[in-house]
Amino acid sequence: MTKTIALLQEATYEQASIEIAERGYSIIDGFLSPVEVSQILNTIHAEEAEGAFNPAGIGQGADFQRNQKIRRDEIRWIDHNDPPVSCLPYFERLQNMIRYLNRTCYLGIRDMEMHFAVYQPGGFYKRHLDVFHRTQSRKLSAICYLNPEWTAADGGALKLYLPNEDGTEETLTVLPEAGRLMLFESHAIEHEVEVAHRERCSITGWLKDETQLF
Ligand SMILES: O=C(O)CCC(=O)C(=O)O
Ligand SMILES: [Fe+2]
Repeated sequence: MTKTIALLQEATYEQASIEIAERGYSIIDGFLSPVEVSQILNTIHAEEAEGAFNPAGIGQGADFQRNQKIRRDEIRWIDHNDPPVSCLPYFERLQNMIRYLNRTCYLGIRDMEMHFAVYQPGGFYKRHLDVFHRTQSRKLSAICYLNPEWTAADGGALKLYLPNEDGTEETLTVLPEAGRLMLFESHAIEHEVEVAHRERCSITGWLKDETQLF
């Protein structure tokens, strides 16, 4: 990595760190280049063809029905210690960013969990929070979008519900544009994925402050 790129990255991470501390979220455009995005999409489509994806939030019987009313996307977990080659730039950059955030925000991030997510046309994920009540180890939700030339007409926007101090809330709509990294505090910000009208792909995951033992 040349010094100029390193400095540019440092400036980007500094901005993210300030935004997360001040308002709980940050959007980094161009986190992945168009070529990097298309290589990851090739991996996703090859793995899809092999049947490697599963409907998210699998339950049995009535439970599964209920899940399908809350979310309709397909996922495939990624071993972040041994990711597909096409994902190496993403994980390397993410590690650099985590090092920076740990130094500046004292987030204490020590682990992560990541999966590919594919929403087919009609896919959605209703309003929710990313932490489960039994474990609070998810600190930041990190979603990198992989959708070239996405427009508002394609649906599938991420909608964040941002709480105000006075109990009211504001909403922020984010399009899942290729190369964009979305970071937000997992325990604080409820969000939803609006119905997508075309295939919508991402690497979705969580930066965690401890390794989950069970
Ligand atoms: O893909 C997105 O924009 C958000 C996905 C999400 O909320 C989740 O997987 O928990
Ligand atoms: Fe979520």
